[in-house]
Amino acid sequence: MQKTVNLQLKNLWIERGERDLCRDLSFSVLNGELIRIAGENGAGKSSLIKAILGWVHLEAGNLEFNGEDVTQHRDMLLQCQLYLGHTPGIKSVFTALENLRLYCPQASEEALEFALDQVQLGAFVDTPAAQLSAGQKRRIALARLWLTDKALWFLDEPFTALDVKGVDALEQRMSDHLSSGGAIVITTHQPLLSLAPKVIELVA
Ligand SMILES: Nc1ncnc2c1ncn2[C@@H]1O[C@H](COP(=O)(O)OP(=O)(O)OP(=O)(O)O)[C@@H](O)[C@H]1O
Repeated sequence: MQKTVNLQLKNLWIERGERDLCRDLSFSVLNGELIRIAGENGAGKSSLIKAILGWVHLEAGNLEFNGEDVTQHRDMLLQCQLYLGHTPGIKSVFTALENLRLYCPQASEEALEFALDQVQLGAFVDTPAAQLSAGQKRRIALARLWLTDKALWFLDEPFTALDVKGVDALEQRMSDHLSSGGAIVITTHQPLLSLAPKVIELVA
């Protein structure tokens, strides 16, 4: 598994719906760094992450990951990253454990249960997701963060619908990941001051 993270973004221009979301945006993401993408609703935070990952068109700019042009070698970036999107992507008919197994098929039963325990879902392992709250479904998605060995995380509004305990658990997991040399790009309205983020502010 590739552990080096050196993502260089230079002069990015993203346009959506005939509106510039950013022009000449440049920043880097290195091992141990937390990048918080901030801005009002509609400013383009989710679009920026999707453009980095190749799911939204980039009008102009350069993207390099570990010295390789991402537009030519996107596989290397995709293999090293974990993306958690806006919606938890949970299937209602499956239990919490079955949902997590879908995303982490290699993980042992014990590891899956440990991860669900970390997000306070230990008592809901066998509960169908249809019977869980929005915050609990979000926690199933977040449990992947306790199972992954990917170095670079892209987290789009991961705190949505979480209570205080959920926020604390996620912040601790993020802190551990950064301490062990991982890197995180996150969109959130939480300031995350204790994690000392580099802030990229998009203007709506
Ligand atoms: N699938 C799409 N097709 C066209 N335009 C889109 C699409 N999704 C979003 N947009 C537009 O792109 C702009 C940025 O949206 P985006 O979701 O990136 O913003 P955001 O900052 O993440 O917002 P929020 O804080 O509400 O999640 C908005 O003007 C939005 O209308």
